[in-house]
Amino acid sequence: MTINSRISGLRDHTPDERLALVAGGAGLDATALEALQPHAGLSLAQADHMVENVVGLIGIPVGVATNFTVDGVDRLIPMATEEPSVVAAASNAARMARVHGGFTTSYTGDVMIAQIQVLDAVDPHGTRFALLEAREELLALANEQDPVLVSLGGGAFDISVRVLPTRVGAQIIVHLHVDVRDAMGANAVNTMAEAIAPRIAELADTRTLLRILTNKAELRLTRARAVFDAELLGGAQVVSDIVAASAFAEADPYRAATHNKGIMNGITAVVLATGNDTRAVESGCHSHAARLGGYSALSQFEQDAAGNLVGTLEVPLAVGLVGGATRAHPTAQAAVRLLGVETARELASIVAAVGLAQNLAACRALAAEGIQRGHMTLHARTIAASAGAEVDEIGDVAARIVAERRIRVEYAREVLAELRAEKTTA
Ligand SMILES: CC(C)(COP(=O)([O-])OP(=O)([O-])OC[C@H]1O[C@@H](n2cnc3c(N)ncnc32)[C@H](O)[C@@H]1OP(=O)([O-])[O-])[C@@H](O)C(=O)NCCC(=O)NCCSC(=O)C[C@@](C)(O)CC(=O)[O-]
Ligand SMILES: NC(=O)C1=CN([C@@H]2O[C@H](COP(=O)(O)OP(=O)(O)OC[C@H]3O[C@@H](n4cnc5c(N)ncnc54)[C@H](OP(=O)(O)O)[C@@H]3O)[C@@H](O)[C@H]2O)C=CC1
Repeated sequence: MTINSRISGLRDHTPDERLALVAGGAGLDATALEALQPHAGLSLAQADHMVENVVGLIGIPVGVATNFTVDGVDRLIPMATEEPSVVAAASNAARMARVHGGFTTSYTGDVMIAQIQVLDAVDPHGTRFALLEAREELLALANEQDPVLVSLGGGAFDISVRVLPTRVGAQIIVHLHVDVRDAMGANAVNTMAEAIAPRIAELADTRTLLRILTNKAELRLTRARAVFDAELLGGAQVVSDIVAASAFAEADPYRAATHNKGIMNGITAVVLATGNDTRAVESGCHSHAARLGGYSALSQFEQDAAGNLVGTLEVPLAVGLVGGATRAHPTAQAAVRLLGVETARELASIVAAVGLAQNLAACRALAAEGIQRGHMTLHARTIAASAGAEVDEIGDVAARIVAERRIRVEYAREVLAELRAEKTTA
């Protein structure tokens, strides 16, 4: 299936027309994406099997980002977000990278880590060595828990053991490294951790306490890189100003938090659209941002020899295609079909590319005209709706408050009242 992600002017169509255009661009039959439509998405009965005490559903818009090429393949990218300008910004940045081949990525593997906490060891260093000596036995015991994963080429393949000083004394922390293939992997590694803990307790001649994965998925890193065109960005001054903005985020945790929020605008939207665990990915990314001691930027921007802007982003991405809501939620399934991905690695590559694009779009706007022009222009529609405008009034109210540069709910209410009065007298 060949995808063409360059669908210019997608914004000028109705949602139904867009769905048909996007399906065509992805080489899919329109019915393959039907679950993206509200009437065909998650039913209350299905939701009732997903979480507890279900009383209803909440709708989140799904937009499609255009212009993306990731590792040489065009991708149309579903993004679930309530925030205006996010989808437009990602598409805009991808357009600026497209002329230089788009995004290229690398991946450290489908590896998740489970932690087993050992308490009250009399001789923590001797116990640590004893546990390491039992490596093969512990790995075999872990792998007995998930023959399916092992048959797919995955499974537990390593352990490491640390003595951790804490305020209640030394603890021993065992890490079990598991190749989880195309799963997010939480359930698989938690099952293994619980299964090997009793044997660890025996070997340590004491007791274990917590047995749970870590969301600091440092063995499941995705790296994305792209060259953004200097001319499309607005020229040499904008390029060097984005570099200065990036240096600010690397050096200052206050700025880094907002810079990384911009990255998560993109990452969380794709993670949510594909039914993956947004909290797991977010805690992983923020722990990675703090890996060097202080909290810092997850990305860097530099100028290359030709004067273009090079963006790089490294993030742990525990996302999967089997298990969790990805398989159970019909809309998530449609999102995966639209992406055309077959492995967790491909999905992670796209998620990282969107994070980098999102970050570049925000940094470019901030370093050039400021965030408000583009963002507030699109946000005006939300303001109009908050002011009470009906669906057929939102466009007119938004256009007027943007033209008059007074994008505020109070003013939108005034405009709405005027428009309604004009209609009544007409
Ligand atoms: C908003 C734009 C894109 C306008 O930018 P523009 O230059 O006015 O856009 P344009 O009309 O020239 O269109 C350029 C391309 O952008 C896309 N595009 C443009 N408009 C639309 C639209 N309505 N619907 C769909 N796509 C749109 C589209 O791809 C289009 O090309 P085409 O494919 O059509 O040939 C630009 O100003 C921008 O990128 N701004 C950044 C907005 C942003 O980052 N929003 C995130 C929310 S703010 C935040 O939460 C994070 C932050 C900022 O705090 C993070 C940080 O501090 O780092
Ligand atoms: N801290 C956290 O982040 C936590 C997250 N969670 C939740 O866990 C869920 C994800 O769990 P996860 O373990 O991914 O899902 P599942 O346990 O549902 O799916 C993984 C299982 O699917 C089977 N499988 C079939 N095909 C494949 C394949 N190609 N690659 C890998 N496995 C395959 C495997 O074996 P088999 O068929 O034998 O099962 C594997 O163990 C999410 O909903 C998340 O919210 C849960 C606890 C904590």
